[in-house]
Amino acid sequence: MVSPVLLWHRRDLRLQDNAALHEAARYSSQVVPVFIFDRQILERADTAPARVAFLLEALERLQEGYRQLGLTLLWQIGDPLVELQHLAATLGAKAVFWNEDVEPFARQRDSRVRAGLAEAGIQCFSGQDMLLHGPGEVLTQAGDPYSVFTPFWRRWRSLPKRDPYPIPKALQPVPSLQAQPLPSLADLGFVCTQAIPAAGEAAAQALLEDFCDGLRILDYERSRNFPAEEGTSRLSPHLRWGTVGIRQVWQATVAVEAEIRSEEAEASLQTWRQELCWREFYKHVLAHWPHVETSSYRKAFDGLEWENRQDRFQAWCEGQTGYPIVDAAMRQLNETGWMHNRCRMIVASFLTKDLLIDWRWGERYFMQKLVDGDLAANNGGWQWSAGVGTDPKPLRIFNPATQAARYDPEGEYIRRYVPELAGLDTPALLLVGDDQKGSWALQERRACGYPDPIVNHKVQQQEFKRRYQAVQGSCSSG
Ligand SMILES: Cc1cc2nc3c(=O)[nH]c(=O)nc-3n(C[C@H](O)[C@H](O)[C@H](O)COP(=O)(O)OP(=O)(O)OC[C@H]3O[C@@H](n4cnc5c(N)ncnc54)[C@H](O)[C@@H]3O)c2cc1C
Repeated sequence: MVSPVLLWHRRDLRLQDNAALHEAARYSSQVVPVFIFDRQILERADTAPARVAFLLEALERLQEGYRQLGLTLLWQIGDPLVELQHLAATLGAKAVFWNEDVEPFARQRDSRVRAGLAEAGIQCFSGQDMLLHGPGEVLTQAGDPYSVFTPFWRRWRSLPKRDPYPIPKALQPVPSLQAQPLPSLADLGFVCTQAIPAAGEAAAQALLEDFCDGLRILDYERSRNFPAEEGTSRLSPHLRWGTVGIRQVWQATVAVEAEIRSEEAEASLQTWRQELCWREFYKHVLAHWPHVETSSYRKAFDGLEWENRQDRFQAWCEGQTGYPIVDAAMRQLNETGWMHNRCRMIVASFLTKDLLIDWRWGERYFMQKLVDGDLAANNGGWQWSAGVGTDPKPLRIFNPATQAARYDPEGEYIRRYVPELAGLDTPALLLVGDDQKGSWALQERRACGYPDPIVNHKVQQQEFKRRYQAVQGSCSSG
């Protein structure tokens, strides 16, 4: 008689290219997939309604996918150990499979679950699925983890990449199981007002095809910097929730190689692969140096003196800073749960270096809003922007006006998200207005009911440098 095994889905909400599903099916032809809504995660202050809404839709799609294979995706709300123990006992399952995560919370939970299940005589099998190369696989010659991106990238790209896992064939259902309708967002205690993207494997496949097969990837080097264009893949929520497998994404880039006819196209492909590598790099940083979850990678910078003015933070969150490119970006985040990478860098630099607000405030706000919010990528992006992370050249200060002129030269993005300014000429959108030269622009914006800049960029950047160098000085003298 076949004994069923449990497949515990977490951030791998797909059938294709799923390592744990593949392994579970090798062990038993009766695989029972389950998702557990963990109260500890749902109740966190930085759990975004947008992410929960995306999760629910992805689960619905996954339930449909399993139904087509004749299987039932179960779900429970509660503590994973309790729920898994209970289910295993009810079904007579002797093994549980899952794909590993690198976040400190997940790692602790998983060791607790593993120990608890072992006590009950249930075997656990878990492995690497989320990344092309897991922590421990990309090391220096001396066997240490990399703390700088460029050498990590060189090593990472030289390693052979696995092919995607096929969907297992001939899985048998457990006849007694029936699918329950998933809970609603309200049942889970959330309301989402953001217009989030479609979830599920089919939506991810469509994006991947559009970006890779449609060859948009070959213009990425140029188009990725312009927030008014659809220049990037938009795969981030799918990579975050695992509605697409990373091996499949890599394979799509390999297929594109045959189409390369120019150096620009080659550079674009490599740049996009480098973004996939940044995703892995930050996961490795979090796995090797888990202190980054709450402090700066370079710990001395926890001593950086922030001003942390609540009124300025509020203006930043609401997109009311008087800097149109910053406000457009924050409103894109608030309205859609996603923000263009160039703009993430601009608003993060602005919060830390112009408003002198602790990067952790911004990091938390992003997590509360982002549909793709991911601890490692978000934390890495914020530490990079604040100049306290792994970056070897950390003191970069973005000038919002220069950034807007270079990357939104026609003001198209600003007009889209700051509609009260839509009728103004482009120079009135792009000039800073905090000096003599820009004062007319400021008057025009004021007439539209738009706020004056809440700080003066030149003054603030000097102040930031002073504070930053005070920490650097104390490091070198200490
Ligand atoms: C302050 C700040 C916070 C960020 N927070 C997050 C976050 O919470 N979640 C998140 O997925 N990304 C985050 N990023 C990285 C990046 O902005 C997004 O991954 C990207 O904008 C997603 O859009 P896309 O899928 O179209 O990306 P593409 O340009 O098409 O890139 C492809 C994929 O590569 C990965 N990627 C790209 N850039 C980065 C990067 N710099 N770091 C890590 N991974 C990257 C993403 O998975 C992305 O989907 C952050 C960046 C900054 C500066």
